[in-house]
Amino acid sequence: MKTLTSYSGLKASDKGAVLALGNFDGLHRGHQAVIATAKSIAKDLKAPLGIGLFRPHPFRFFKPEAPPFRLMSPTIRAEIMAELGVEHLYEIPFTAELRDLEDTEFVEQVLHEGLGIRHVVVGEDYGFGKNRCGNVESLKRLCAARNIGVTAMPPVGLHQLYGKYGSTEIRKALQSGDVFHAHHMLSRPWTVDGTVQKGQQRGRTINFPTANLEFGDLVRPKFGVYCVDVQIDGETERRPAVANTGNRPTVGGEDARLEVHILDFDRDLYGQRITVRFRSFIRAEKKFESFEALKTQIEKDAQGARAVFGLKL
Ligand SMILES: Cc1cc2nc3c(=O)[nH]c(=O)nc-3n(C[C@H](O)[C@H](O)[C@H](O)COP(=O)(O)O)c2cc1C
Ligand SMILES: Nc1ncnc2c1ncn2[C@@H]1O[C@H](COP(=O)(O)OP(=O)(O)O)[C@@H](O)[C@H]1O
Repeated sequence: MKTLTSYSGLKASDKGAVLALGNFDGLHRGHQAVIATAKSIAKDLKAPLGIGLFRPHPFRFFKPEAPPFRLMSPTIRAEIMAELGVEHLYEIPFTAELRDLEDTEFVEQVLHEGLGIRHVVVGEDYGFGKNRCGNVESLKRLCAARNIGVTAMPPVGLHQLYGKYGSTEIRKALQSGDVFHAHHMLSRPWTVDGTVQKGQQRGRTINFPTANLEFGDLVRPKFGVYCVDVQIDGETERRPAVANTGNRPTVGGEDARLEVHILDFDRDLYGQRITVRFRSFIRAEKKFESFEALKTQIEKDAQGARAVFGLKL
């Protein structure tokens, strides 16, 4: 997959894609339906499959102070896009200039002149352009005049019981600790990756060393203890682990962190990239009377996780 970070001055070979257009945060089942449709049209037209998204995310552009909300890191997003067969990733810079383009100008300058796309696939509620003046109807009209095809997809989901698959729905599920529902909507466990950071090194004093990751701009899940699995960069094995997410009130922690204790494992991981997949929720984080009381609870949590993973108790 080739990543292009501008829509102007592209070579002819980088243009002419069938484009799935959106933010694609999470690459959930709804996004996958949009991408699969674009892929089949690309095959028919013998055109490359492209994704168009904005960087920064428009929500972050408009609300720089809003709490972290992303569902995945750009690294994992790129890995999954490549697996889905995406050939061109267009990261369109979301600037004040782009924000102010009318729908007609966006289609002309970005989609037609800039990317030279053949066809665009969006969700049927897609809005774009200055103050969201553009919608699927105007997109169809403006694209038809430029010989660009448009497909608008209805929302995908288990509508009767659970509603549609959506990034907002996944954030809500994670914030309530419902990692099963998030897993279903994403079609894979919710995953956090990053480089292992140094902490206060108290974990090892109670025989529970934890590899620490920062959440950065990722949404905070419900604070508490989870069964997770961990993949260390360069390895294929997924190691069973127990993790805490939160501020660590017992030790007066200030920032939300992800701390992972890998079961039956003893190796230095500082500075290594690890990928942590959330499997099930065990309990909410709480403030203990003493570090000793916390230690007793962590031992129970680890036993609970061992049972879930079918390891010797
Ligand atoms: C399985 C597990 C559960 C945890 N639960 C809590 C908790 O409920 N409340 C809390 O304040 N800290 C909790 N912690 C965080 C510990 O306070 C933290 O890991 C410990 O202070 C060591 O961190 P450090 O080595 O970075 O200092 C938990 C840690 C683990 C591994
Ligand atoms: N089973 C394990 N799970 C997680 N990290 C481990 C494990 N065994 C050793 N480590 C190493 O120990 C470090 C964590 O030790 P800890 O005392 O909690 O220090 P810190 O506060 O810096 O996280 C990890 O970053 C990793 O390098």
